[in-house]
Amino acid sequence: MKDQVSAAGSIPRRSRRQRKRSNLTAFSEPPGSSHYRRNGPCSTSSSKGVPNTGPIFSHQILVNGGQNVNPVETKVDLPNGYPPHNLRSWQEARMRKAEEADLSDTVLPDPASLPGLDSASLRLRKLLNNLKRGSEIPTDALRHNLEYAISVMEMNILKNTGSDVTASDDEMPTNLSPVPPEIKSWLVQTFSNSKIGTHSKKGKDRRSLRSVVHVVRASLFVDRMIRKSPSDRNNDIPPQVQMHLKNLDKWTFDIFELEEISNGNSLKYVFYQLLVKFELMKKFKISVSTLLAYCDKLQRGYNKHNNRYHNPIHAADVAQTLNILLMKSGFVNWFSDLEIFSMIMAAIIHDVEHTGTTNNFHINTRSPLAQLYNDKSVLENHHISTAFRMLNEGEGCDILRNFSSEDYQECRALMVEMVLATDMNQHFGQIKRMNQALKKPENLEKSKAMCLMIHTADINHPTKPWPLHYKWTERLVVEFFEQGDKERELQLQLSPLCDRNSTMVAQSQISFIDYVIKPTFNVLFDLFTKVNGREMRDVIVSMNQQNKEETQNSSGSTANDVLKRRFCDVTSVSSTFENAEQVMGILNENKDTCFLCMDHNLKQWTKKNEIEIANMFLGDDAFTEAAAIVPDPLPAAIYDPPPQNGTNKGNENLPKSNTTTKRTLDSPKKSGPS
Ligand SMILES: Nc1ncnc2c1ncn2[C@@H]1O[C@@H]2COP(=O)(O)O[C@H]2[C@H]1O
Ligand SMILES: [Zn+2]
Repeated sequence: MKDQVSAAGSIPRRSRRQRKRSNLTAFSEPPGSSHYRRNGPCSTSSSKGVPNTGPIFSHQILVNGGQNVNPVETKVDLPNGYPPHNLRSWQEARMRKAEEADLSDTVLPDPASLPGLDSASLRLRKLLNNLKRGSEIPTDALRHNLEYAISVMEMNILKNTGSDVTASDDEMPTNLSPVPPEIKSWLVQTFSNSKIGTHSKKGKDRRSLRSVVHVVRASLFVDRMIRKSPSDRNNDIPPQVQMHLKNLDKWTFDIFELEEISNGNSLKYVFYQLLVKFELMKKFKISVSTLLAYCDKLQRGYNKHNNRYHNPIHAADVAQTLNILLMKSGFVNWFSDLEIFSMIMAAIIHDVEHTGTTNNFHINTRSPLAQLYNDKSVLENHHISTAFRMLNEGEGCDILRNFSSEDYQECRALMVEMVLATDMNQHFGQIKRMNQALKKPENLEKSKAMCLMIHTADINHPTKPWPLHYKWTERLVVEFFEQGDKERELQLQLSPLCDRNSTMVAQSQISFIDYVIKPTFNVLFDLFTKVNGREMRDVIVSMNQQNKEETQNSSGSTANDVLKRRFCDVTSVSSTFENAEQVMGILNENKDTCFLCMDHNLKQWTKKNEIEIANMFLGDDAFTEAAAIVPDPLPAAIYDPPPQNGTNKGNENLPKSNTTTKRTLDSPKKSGPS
């Protein structure tokens, strides 16, 4: 019973009487309903473009799956009503058709497509007929056709088992069958760049950057990871804020509380604190007044549309999470100061002037921004462009003013790359490519690791303690529903998850965690583990050497060249990873906390999902009712992780930074909804 309901995904609200009269199956979407029309065959398929049931000789399949397909071979002549009553006559027709197959033909349909399946079966039939007749079959043709048939079968095995290995560049996971249609279409529309009914471009925009990494400076290693925040010596920060900022390196850091006690200035304090902590103000000669002026602009930009979710608190949260990822992975040692600065900047500015609506909304409403950016990563282009415009607007807010032109170019190129990679339609591709790169460490590109860290920080809240995650989700849902209201007003089709009358919030969160969050954090922790591990060490050292030699011979000043040089710029190289064990201890501790929270959150959503389903029949507002459930207590280990390898001990005894600040940060302006 539950399955039938959840398979419906999005359920129009009905009156109590209507609900009583209808049975559950009435909610399932028939072919031809809005889901099908909107999403094409993907939304109901167990694998890409291949529906589970029903006639499959549609034009769509041929267009979608049959690139370079000979039109004769694309016709799949299943008889009406197949199977079983006229199976024999159909097979006889196949026999005749098989005779027409040319075994020497080398241009064959995509083995993953239906025409491929058709062609392989005809070829096998023809081979068998020839064998039966004793006709000679050239060895080449025999081998070639058998190989083709095998590859067709293997592609079908992969499809049917939902394995994430495909011949195309499409990044969607293939095992979405348990996901309700509306949520499936949301996942497809939002997190992959595969447009329904079209092929994603292959090999598009692949940077030819050599992968690589700095070698760790061992003496700095753990020191940098557990460097104490200087807030306790900063008299210009209100004491309450200072106290709170002491927890900046904790997974359980409460950004909403900071927002409250800082009078709406969480973005400013987090930004400032991170720059001070990593000694970047000093390094890049950024004055406090310039930083404050820029922060004010950013905060105003974030508050322009009064968004419940995409506001300065979200930016502060992403920057704080990035800080944990840097600190707890040892990557803080792997990146140069400029790279760390670029990452913090990217996190801070990544959603500035967000309109509270999605890219698809911009595209569908043909908004000025969509026209300006030609429907490509509309918002992300706007964020990055706005952040640089604000820097250049004068009024003493250009924090990059004292950068050398090389540093400026490098920082800008990195920021652009990272912010564009927060476009969620890059998500599945990004995860897939990182997984592939991790199998071949020499292909690992440092900037891709940075992009993944920012992207992960951007979607971090399902891995935070329930009260935080729940607040974030509530805010996001409010924003989505407001978009839905606008769409209704404009008589547009409502985007997935945007219909306040039917969206199943808990179910969407379960799918989001299962299909988006878990794979993301898994690949991120894999990256951390691999780079810190012995396996990568040799690759890092040898590539570093190679890069060094290349640098000496290189010249040129394009942004790409600058990026290239960036990887080679290692002066003090030590290949000793003597603190590796300690680093891994810290890393694993945080990974445990992250997954503990995620599992706990999943459990809470599962409970709420049951209520949501019940509410569809009782007629109450699902989200509010579900919200009333008392959550399970958080596992104690989330707040008090058991020490591993004595890693936590060092926190108390670290050398203090000398950095001080002259200006007050405490401007009482309220800068965002909370
Ligand atoms: N809990 C969630 N459920 C659904 N979508 C989410 C959730 N958290 C983040 N997102 C989406 O992920 C996106 C990441 O980039 P943005 O911050 O621009 O906008 C975010 C939301 O659209
Ligand atoms: Zn964001």
